Amino acid sequence: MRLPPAILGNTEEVLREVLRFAAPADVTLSRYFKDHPRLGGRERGAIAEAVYAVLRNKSFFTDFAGGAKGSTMRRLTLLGMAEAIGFDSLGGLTEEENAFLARIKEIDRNLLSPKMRANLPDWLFEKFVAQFGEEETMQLAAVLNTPAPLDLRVNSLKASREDVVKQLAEAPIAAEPTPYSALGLRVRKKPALQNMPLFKEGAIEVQDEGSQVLSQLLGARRGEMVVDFCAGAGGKTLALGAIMRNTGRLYAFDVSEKRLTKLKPRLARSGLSNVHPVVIAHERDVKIKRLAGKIDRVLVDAPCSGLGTLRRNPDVKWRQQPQAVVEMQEKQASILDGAARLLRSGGRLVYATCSLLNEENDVVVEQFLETHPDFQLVPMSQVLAEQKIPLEMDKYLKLLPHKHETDGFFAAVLERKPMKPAAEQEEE
Ligand SMILES: C[S@@+](CC[C@H](N)C(=O)[O-])C[C@H]1O[C@@H](n2cnc3c(N)ncnc32)[C@H](O)[C@@H]1O
Repeated sequence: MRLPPAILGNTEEVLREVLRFAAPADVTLSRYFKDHPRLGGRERGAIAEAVYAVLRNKSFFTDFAGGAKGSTMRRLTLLGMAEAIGFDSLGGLTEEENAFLARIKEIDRNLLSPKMRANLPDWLFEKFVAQFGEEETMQLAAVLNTPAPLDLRVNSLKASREDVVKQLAEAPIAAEPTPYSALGLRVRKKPALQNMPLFKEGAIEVQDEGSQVLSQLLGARRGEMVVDFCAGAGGKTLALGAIMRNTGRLYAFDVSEKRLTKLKPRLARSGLSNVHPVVIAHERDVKIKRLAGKIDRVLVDAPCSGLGTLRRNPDVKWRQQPQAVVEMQEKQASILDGAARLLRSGGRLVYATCSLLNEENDVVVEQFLETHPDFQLVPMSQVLAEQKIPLEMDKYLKLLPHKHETDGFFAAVLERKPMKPAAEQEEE
C-alpha cells in the first residue's frame, strides 16, 4: 500500500507529542485525529501503527536515528512508518532518507546487545532478568514488542461461541476459539466491530483471553452476592454477570466515576440487570463497611503498573517508573485489605493484576496472608480444575504473553477460613 507522503508530516507531529509522555499514547493519538478530521481511516491506521512501532522499538530506533545530519524525529518517523507499512511503501523521500532506510534494513537485529534487542528501559530489563533470567526475558520482550491479536468474549446470555463464529464468517471475519477460555475467540485482523449487529446487540465484547480467565477463576454462582472491587469500565463485571446468569447481586465498585460511566452502555448491550455500579471514595468507604462479612465472592482487579499489557500499550514501559511500582504495591495491599473485609466466612477473593512484576503480585499476596491469619490460599491448580480451565499452574496463575498468547496476568485465590462451630471453638 502506497500512502500520500504528507502523512509522514502528520506522523512526525503526533510522534513528537507522544514522546513527551505527558499522556497515554492512545489518548494523544485520539486527540490528534479529532483535531485532523480530514485524515481518512487508512491514514489514521498507518500513523497509529507507525507511532506504536517507534514506541515498541524506541531503544534501537533512537540509537540509529541519532548522530546523522538533519532531524532525529524525522528519522524516527521514517523508521516507524517503514516498520508499520513496509520499507517499500514509503514514497516522496529524499535520496539521503532512502539510503538511511536501506542501511537500517541491512542490520541483523540478532547481533544487537540483549538490552537493545529487548527495547526495554534499563530498570525494567534488569527486573525482568532477575525474575525470569536473560533467555526468557528475551523471549518475553520479543513478544511484548509485537501487536496483540484481537480477542472477543462471547456473551453466553445472548449467543454460543459456535453461533458467533458462523456469523463472523459471513462478514467475512475468521475467528478461532481460544484455548483456555471456553467463551473466547481470537481474530488475527482488526475489523471494525462497532457497527456489527453482533456487537450492538451485546453478543460479543472485546476482551483479552487472560481477562476472561480471571473472571472465571472467581467461580461466581447463580444467586450469589459478588463484588467487582475495581470494576473500571466493567470488562470483568460483564463477564461475571453472565457467569451468574443475570441472577444474584453484582456490585461494581470503582473510585473513578468516569470509568464506571463507560460501563453503562456496555451493560445496556449485555442484557444484564443484576449489576449495581457504585462509586466509592476509597477502599475504606462506609458504603463498603455496610456490606462487610456479607459477600460470597470478591474480585480485586487491582490498579497496577500495567506492564503485562505492553503489546497493546507499548508506551507504558517508557512512562512507568520504578518508584511508581513501589507506591503501587502499597496501594494494592491497602485495597486488598479493604476488599477482604467484605467476605463472609468461607467466601473467596481473587486478587489479580496485569503486571509481570513479583512486587505487585506474589509479594502482595504473601504479605496479606502473613497479616491475615483468617485467610488461606486456594492453590491455583485446584481452582483451575474446579473451573475446567486447561492450564497447568501451581500456587498462582501466571499468564505470560510468550507462553500463553495472552496479556501478562497474575491471579491468586484467597479464601476466608470457614468459621468453626461454637462447640469446637470452646474446646480449644
Ligand atoms: C485494572 S483497572 C480495572 C479494569 C477492570 N476491572 C476491567 O476489567 O476492565 C483498576 C481499576 O482500579 C480502580 N481503582 C483505583 N484505586 C481504587 C480503590 N482504592 N478502590 C477501588 N478501585 C480503585 C481504577 O480506577 C481502575 O479502574
